[in-house]
Amino acid sequence: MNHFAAAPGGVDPGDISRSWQRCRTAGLTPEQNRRDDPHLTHAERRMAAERRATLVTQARPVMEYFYSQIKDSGCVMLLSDENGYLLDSAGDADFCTRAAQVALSPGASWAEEARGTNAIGTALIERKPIVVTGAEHYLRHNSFLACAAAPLTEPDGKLLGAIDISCDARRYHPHTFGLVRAAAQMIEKRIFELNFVLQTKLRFHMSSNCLGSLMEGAVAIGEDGRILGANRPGFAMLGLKYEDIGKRDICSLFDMTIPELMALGLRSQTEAAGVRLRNGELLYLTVEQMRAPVIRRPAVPAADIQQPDALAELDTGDARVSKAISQLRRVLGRKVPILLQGETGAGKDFFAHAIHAAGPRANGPFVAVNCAALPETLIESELFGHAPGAFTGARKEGSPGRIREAHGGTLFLDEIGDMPLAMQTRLLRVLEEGTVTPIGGKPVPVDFLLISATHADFTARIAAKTFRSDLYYRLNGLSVSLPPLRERTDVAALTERILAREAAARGGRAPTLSPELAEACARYTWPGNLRQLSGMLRTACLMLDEGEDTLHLHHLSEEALRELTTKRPTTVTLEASGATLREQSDAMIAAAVAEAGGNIAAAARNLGISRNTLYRRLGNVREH
Ligand SMILES: Nc1ncnc2c1ncn2[C@@H]1O[C@H](COP(=O)(O)OP(=O)(O)OP(=O)(O)O)[C@@H](O)[C@H]1O
Repeated sequence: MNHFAAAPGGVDPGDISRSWQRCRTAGLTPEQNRRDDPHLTHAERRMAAERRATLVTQARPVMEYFYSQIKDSGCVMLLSDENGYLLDSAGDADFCTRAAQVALSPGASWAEEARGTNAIGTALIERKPIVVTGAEHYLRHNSFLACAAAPLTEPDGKLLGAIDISCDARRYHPHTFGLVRAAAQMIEKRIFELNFVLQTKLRFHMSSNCLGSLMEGAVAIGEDGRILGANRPGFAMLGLKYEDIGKRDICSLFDMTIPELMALGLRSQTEAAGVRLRNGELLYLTVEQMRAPVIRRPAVPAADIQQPDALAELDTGDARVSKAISQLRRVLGRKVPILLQGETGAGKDFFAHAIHAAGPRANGPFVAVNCAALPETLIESELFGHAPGAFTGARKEGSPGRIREAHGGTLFLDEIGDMPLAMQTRLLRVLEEGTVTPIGGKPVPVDFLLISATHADFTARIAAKTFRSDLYYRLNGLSVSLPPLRERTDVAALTERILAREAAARGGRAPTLSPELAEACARYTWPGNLRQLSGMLRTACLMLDEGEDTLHLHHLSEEALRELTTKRPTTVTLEASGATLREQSDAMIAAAVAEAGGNIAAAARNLGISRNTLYRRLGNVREH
């Protein structure tokens, strides 16, 4: 039979002949016995899956989704690591004999050197999508199969593994090749996003309609403009090579300075900008700003630079914050649960991101869940996941749940004080047993760093039996209190840092504050904390005229000006009275609503919190 006549469109027959040549050179024979097929032991399999935990957790929902599309066509979907060992499968290999089923189950090796020409092994060597059907398989006993596989790479080009769809050779459909490539792109996209939560990302395509789709190119860049990683379409559209990662400057592709790019980013929030590559190609581009604050320092010789990490970036000189940071550093890398406490807007979310980014799990996922924002009916399946069709309304393909998505990284449970009691019990079990059980599914081992945050007063909640004390002790490996802005001694340094970040985004120089504005900021009590300060500064910066580099009181919005120049004795009185954090913040909310004449939108703006948060908090205030 002419092997290559069967090669489907889009596949290079040269791939198969090169592979056969490699098999001959390696001394494999087509008659080789199935008993020689390598297979990992149970323990080795577990280790292989743990080593590639992010790949497995990110690929799983994609595999379930794609498998649900091809369920009735007698196919099995397989995930392998970069050595060709199968890590996971979706579907039943009931189209083949039991002996062959073993070869398609986790633990089996499909490395080309062991199993001859096959889609997974050959795709891993050729580093491109491959189809191998029937007698194209080098080993005769595999000729009942038709397989399509695509390699999976990290954003820096490192090989992670391969995704494959296999079926009986007589039932192969050419669309399978397209499906497997789309699945690979979707998995790589998820891994790209996880790797670069905090970094600035450019998203682009030749057609603006393709932005936001699987075809969209994406590249992540560092503060200095170096390219940190890209997705597969990104590599192709920008003509990048793997060797460029970590070395090449984004400006060398677009002929633009970093401030120009950032300014473009600000504009591109409403509409994609058309930008030409140096080779003349037009791309439509959007820029997503990094979340961590950026400080641009004057150029210093590289050897003198002590690379600050994400936590150091948050240390602006307040003694309580510095102490919190040094305590956090001592537990970085250990699996000590961290509990962040502080008023709304005090920077708990910022800290959680920085702890993740400064620790050894920085390359793993950062999964944030706001326990107060999820309706009680959804929180269980959102957090713990569910098996396919576990309940009416469940996603057909099932869902791994947010806890499993955090495997290998950090789970950030914001507003944990608002978690319903039943969920607290389930969460406690996850923390005690190290496994998560999806609704209608079996327990799955999980490993993550837990950071939780709250503005709630736990003592009162535990006394009122709305929060489990045993869970509180589990969450509280290290408890860190972030001071409210009015108590911080570094308001000026913080202001400078926020302005520097804004300037980097706009592409200009950071303005300074006039003495009157600086004094008003220092006197003010900041009920909305850092959120309010940064919101106020951001708006004021937009009021600067061309060439102006000092922010004055007249650059503030009318409301901000009134706030800053009006005395706010409420806090002082309460602090002196020894009220709890919760009582203080409830009183502040009530005062702000009264001050705004009952106008919730205005009160929320003054407090620097969202309207939804204010409505929720008002519910609590009225309950008290
Ligand atoms: N260290 C910081 N430097 C500059 N800006 C900051 C810093 N920390 C927080 N901010 C600003 O304050 C906003 C609110 O911060 P963050 O979301 O971390 O607060 P939070 O305590 O988690 O609030 P909430 O309890 O309402 O969720 C951020 O979006 C950012 O604009």
